[in-house]
Amino acid sequence: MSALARVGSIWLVGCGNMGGAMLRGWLAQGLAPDKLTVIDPALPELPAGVRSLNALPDGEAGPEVLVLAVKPQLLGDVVAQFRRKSGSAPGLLLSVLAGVESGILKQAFNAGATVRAMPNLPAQIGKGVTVLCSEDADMDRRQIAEELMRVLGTVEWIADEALFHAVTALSGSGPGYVFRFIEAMADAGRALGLPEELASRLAVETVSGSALLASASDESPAELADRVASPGGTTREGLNRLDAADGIRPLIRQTLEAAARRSAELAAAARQS
Ligand SMILES: NC(=O)C1=CN([C@@H]2O[C@H](COP(=O)(O)OP(=O)(O)OC[C@H]3O[C@@H](n4cnc5c(N)ncnc54)[C@H](O)[C@@H]3O)[C@@H](O)[C@H]2O)C=CC1
Ligand SMILES: O=C(O)[C@@H]1CCC=N1
Repeated sequence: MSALARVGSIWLVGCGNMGGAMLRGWLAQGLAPDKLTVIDPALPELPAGVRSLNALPDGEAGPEVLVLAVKPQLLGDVVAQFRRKSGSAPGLLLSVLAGVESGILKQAFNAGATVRAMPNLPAQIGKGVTVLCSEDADMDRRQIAEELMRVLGTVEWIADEALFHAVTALSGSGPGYVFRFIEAMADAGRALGLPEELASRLAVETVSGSALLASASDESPAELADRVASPGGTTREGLNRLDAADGIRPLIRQTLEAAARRSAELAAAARQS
């Protein structure tokens, strides 16, 4: 029996983009809906059997697993509610909040164990990647956290929580950059005369196929790029522009640095609140 199957109650606090993806993934994997309570003031439409609340329940014992998926700036509201209303600490706290460190979460919820997770949006189709980190979870709770996130795609554990800023900047925020890249490719194709919808389809399929190939191939992305670029051909000309001193590498580096900086700012704000 999986560790997750033994869990009796899971509360999901915040059911938007990421919380909603997690909920759908758990149910698709066969998690019993009657184990799940969703707490979200927006009262999103939920699959049958899942308990829906617009606030944490009054005087009810805390769940075995509490999953936090609200915006980091709302953590204070959730903590205040939890302290006011809930009878006991959760056995496991799993948080996907960007920037909020486990020390803060531990202090706030006094959970049996705390696991930080950084998933990403392709989780909505089971193709995400989630990074997990915990200082205090035993094997059983690590297993529960891993099973909860594995339905969303692949899972990686890291030992050093300080790396979460970099992880958030790369894989957490990364889909946003890739979507922007797709948009820019389509815009550039349109500027060269392609019809709008054709340019969009070509851009999406090119990025999707290339990512699948990079994932399936033994060759590095650099080697694969060389396979596309015939000597004296069109791709080399394009790559020369991307590889210029003011090309894609410094831009992407600055992009990740900006996101990592923001993650550190969110962490500092959570420490002060
Ligand atoms: N969207 C993404 O790609 C990723 C998001 N995250 C993290 O996931 C968390 C949620 O982000 P999204 O799902 O994008 O945000 P979202 O805005 O789509 O969802 C947040 C949900 O929280 C609900 N909410 C607001 N106040 C609440 C309260 N007091 N109690 C319970 N629920 C409340 C809102 O109604 C909303 O449905 C953030 O902390 C973010 O850092 C992490 C990785 C990727
Ligand atoms: O933009 C954000 O803050 C969240 C964390 C990573 C992706 N979305």
